[in-house]
Amino acid sequence: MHAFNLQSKPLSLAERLADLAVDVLIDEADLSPKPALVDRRGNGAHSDLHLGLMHASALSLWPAFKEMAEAASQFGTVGLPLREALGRIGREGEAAMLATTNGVNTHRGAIWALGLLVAAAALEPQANTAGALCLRAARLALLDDRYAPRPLSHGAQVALRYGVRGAREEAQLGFPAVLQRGLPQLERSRAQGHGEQNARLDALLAIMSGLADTCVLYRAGEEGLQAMQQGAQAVLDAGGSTSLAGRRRLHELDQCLLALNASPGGAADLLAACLLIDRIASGAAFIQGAM
Ligand SMILES: CC(C)(COP(=O)(O)OP(=O)(O)OC[C@H]1O[C@@H](n2cnc3c(N)ncnc32)[C@H](O)[C@@H]1O)[C@@H](O)C(=O)NCCC(=O)NCCS
Ligand SMILES: Nc1ncnc2c1ncn2[C@@H]1O[C@H](COP(=O)(O)OP(=O)(O)OP(=O)(O)O)[C@@H](O)[C@H]1O
Repeated sequence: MHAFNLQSKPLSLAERLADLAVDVLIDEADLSPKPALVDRRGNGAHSDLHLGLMHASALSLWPAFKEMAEAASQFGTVGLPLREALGRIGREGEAAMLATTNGVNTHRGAIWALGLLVAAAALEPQANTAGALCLRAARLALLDDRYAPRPLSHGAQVALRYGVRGAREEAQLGFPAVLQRGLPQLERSRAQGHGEQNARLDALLAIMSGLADTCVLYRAGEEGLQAMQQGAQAVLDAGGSTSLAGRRRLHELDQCLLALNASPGGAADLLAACLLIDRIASGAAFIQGAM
């Protein structure tokens, strides 16, 4: 199994969904200039990450995303058997990621969010509006996987200290940061003719402006979180990433988050989720001969 589909036969729905999930991870990584995140310019606030590693990590996840979509088609309904299959495949995906990156966490949050979304998309391929897709993903996330290990992860430590539940809760609530902030901003910026890269940057900023990002809380506490949320809102208020004033604010935000070592990794994962939902809802999983 590999990430490159060079065969001429039509792709299955699961393969097409896996392609889309890997595509959005690569698009998220390449998008520049993202504040304090890995991008085409450099490694942001991460001493252990770089763009090539993010690409390799994204490609290593293709088999896991395909398997998650296949499991959804096979089980056919939201329930504990599917939830626990997804948990097992997600852990295998994480092992493949860590083997590829030599133990560096590049995409843990993304496996969770995108995994739920590809499974939700495969469950009812004909009913994938953004809202329906997120609701189905939330119903999966609300089920408790009895076999999930409970490590004292960075997210778990932040939950104990600040009372926020990060990636898990965001999915269980049906991705409000995407549905209420990221996606509407993406659509608004596109409609205003801002160009696709600027629209994606604006969507990231909209997500950052309200998210309790556990990566930021772990690294820089409440001061860092406030700097991220207020700084992102300031860019949007100044006209977003298309305007000169907005670009100046974006540069200030980058410098400020770098000084605080505060990288908004959770927001980056949710931008990838936003791009995936946008593509699935627009029917991209069903073109190019998918069956
Ligand atoms: C659910 C997860 C992300 C729990 O993570 P936890 O809260 O313990 O924190 P951890 O520090 O390990 O990872 C958090 C990740 O979430 C992202 N994140 C941070 N804050 C947020 C937020 N507010 N919203 C969304 N994502 C966020 C970060 O990028 C980070 O990579 C995951 O690690 C997990 O336990 N997965 C279970 C495996 C499984 O069932 N997989 C099924 C796949 S469908
Ligand atoms: N372009 C990106 N640049 C940096 N991080 C990203 C990017 N895209 C997504 N992320 C997410 O950010 C997370 C990395 O954040 P962070 O380094 O804080 O994680 P960690 O391994 O929990 O912490 P630490 O590196 O402090 O030990 C990854 O899990 C990944 O999901």
